[in-house]
Amino acid sequence: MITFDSAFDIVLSYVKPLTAEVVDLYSALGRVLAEPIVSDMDMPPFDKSAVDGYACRKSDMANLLEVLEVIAAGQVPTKNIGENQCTKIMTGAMLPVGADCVLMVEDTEQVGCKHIKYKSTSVKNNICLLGEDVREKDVVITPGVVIQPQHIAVFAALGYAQVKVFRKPVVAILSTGDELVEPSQKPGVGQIRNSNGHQLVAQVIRAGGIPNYMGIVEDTERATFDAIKKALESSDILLLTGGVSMGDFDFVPSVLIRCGVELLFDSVAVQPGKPTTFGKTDQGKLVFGLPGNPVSSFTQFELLVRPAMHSMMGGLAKLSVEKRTLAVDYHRKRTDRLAFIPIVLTESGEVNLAEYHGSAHIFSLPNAHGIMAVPLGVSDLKKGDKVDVRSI
Ligand SMILES: Nc1nc2c(c(=O)[nH]1)N[C@H]1C(S)=C(S)[C@@H](COP(=O)(O)OP(=O)(O)OC[C@H]3O[C@@H](n4cnc5c(N)ncnc54)[C@H](O)[C@@H]3O)O[C@H]1N2
Ligand code: MOO
Repeated sequence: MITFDSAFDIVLSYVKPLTAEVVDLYSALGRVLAEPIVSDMDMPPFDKSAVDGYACRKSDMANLLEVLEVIAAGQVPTKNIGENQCTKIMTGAMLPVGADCVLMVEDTEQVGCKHIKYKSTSVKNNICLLGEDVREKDVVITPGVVIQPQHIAVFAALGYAQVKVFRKPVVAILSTGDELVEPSQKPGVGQIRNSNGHQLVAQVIRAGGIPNYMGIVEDTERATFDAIKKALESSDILLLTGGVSMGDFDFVPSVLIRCGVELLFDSVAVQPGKPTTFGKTDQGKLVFGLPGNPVSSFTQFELLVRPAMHSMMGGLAKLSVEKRTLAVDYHRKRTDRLAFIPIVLTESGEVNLAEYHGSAHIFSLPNAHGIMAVPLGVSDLKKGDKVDVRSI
């Protein structure tokens, strides 16, 4: 049995970055940028007014000013500003030559039909200077960021109608177990519905991958062998659930070896998820044998598979962990595994334990806000202690 940290490092060490592809702006949302975004122009591209008002010379502010013309955003001024002159200007319009400030319209009064007077004494430029935000050829966004709407705005502003992003990993999903039937079926005696397979499909989508759900595999070596071979043909990652523990029909690890998968670990000091199995093929495809219990499968996907997917797509592998305050005492008997416990947050953001009966308790997670880590060797945590919480 290896520590969770070693398992994490092993998985990450076998991740190979995926190739990049060019997509349009909306399809780029949530993907990881694979090219530097370089500015093709100075921004702003000209000195522009930050307010609606009158552009003039600061030295003339206290004087009666003659209004030369009106400039809307998008128009080019035709008249230069001289002594005691001004131009009415709209927010975002190009500043006329000679002006070095803009008086806000509400701080001025009209004098006759051709002149204005500044009523205030405040001295502010109210000008956005050419290139003050970005210079031509500046690298504005570097590869590796997860693209959000605010990045799309920058792409659009700099003339990128398409951007290069990392390809999404194709993730094949196989559920093993003779006891399983699909959600549309009523389970017979001794059977249950396949929840893991569909949970994993949703987790893969949420993590930015393309799921390839390949159904339920019966618990025979032949069927498992054939299904693994087929699933490996068309995927970057293969996920299996069930069949990784000590039972007579738990032959996923041995069949993986027969399929040419090099197993790198098959037992991790983590709870839930002890029998989590990981290997790789000659072509660098990653294979995870996740435990059959639904909370184990969910948790190990979040802790190991999701970081691997993010890393493949050029993103950050480590998921964010928050330090939060425990609202209750916590005790456990065995301390030989790093434990992840479903938690609910109080209104003040403190950590309470969710109702949780163990890794088969599928109904615990939908009501939980996150999972709290209890380190290896630790049996007791006290109310007020700081704990690591991951959102789920
Ligand atoms: N003698 C031992 N027994 C077990 C050990 C052990 O160390 N020694 N480890 C336990 C732990 S921890 C876990 S976790 C489970 C994992 O076992 P498997 O991965 O082999 O999973 P199965 O035995 O196939 O199934 C376990 C459980 O989960 C249900 N299951 C399976 N697949 C699905 C699915 N797709 N959807 C919903 N539920 C599923 C299955 O019916 C079983 O109830 O092993 C312990 N045993
Ligand atoms: O490690 Mo198992 O996932 O506790 O039930």
